[in-house]
Amino acid sequence: MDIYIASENPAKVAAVKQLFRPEDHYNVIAKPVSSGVSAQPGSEEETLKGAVNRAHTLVHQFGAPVGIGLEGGITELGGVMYLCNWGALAVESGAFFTAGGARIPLPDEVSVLIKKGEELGDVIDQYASRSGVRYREGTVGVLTGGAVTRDDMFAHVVKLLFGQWKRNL
Ligand SMILES: O=P(O)(O)OP(=O)(O)OP(=O)(O)OC[C@H]1O[C@@H](n2cnc3c(O)ncnc32)[C@H](O)[C@@H]1O
Ligand SMILES: [Mg+2]
Repeated sequence: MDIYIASENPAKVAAVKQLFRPEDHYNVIAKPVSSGVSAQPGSEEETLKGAVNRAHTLVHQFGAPVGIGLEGGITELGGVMYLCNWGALAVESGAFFTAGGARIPLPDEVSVLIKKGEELGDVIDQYASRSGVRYREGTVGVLTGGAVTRDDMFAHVVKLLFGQWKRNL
């Protein structure tokens, strides 16, 4: 069965491949599609919407039997800016599931720059003195010293989606 993931970001593709394995007859296909929300989603709601839009586009525009959308964003809780993450899984039958991922507070020096309009992906590279953090360990990897990486975090979201889908088959 073909499982589409709505991104070529290696961290997202790896998260899906962790669960959907060839030995279980799953074939993972990376197909980047638009999230339909801002490049830097600014709330839980907008981040969720990006994940849902991506999953729906795969199924309804690209004929995917199963489409998975994963989206990272930022949100404010109690005056603190957090990284947040959402996922959605859509099936051609019309069934559709969502699940949230980890949230972790952003350091003040990061959130100050985001409030000025910069993208987290760029700011976290400067903060960590690295390049391409979003394709590798992610912000969550930087802020946990590698204890939880972006693909691990999204793999948990994919598990939450997979479990709901299987239970409803
Ligand atoms: O190619 P796509 O799938 O779009 O992958 P992306 O890395 O751009 O990831 P998202 O669109 O899901 O994330 C939206 C923005 O939020 C930022 N972002 C979210 N999570 C991040 C993380 O863990 N590390 C670095 N940047 C992150 C980054 O600036 C993204 O442009
Ligand atoms: Mg993006």
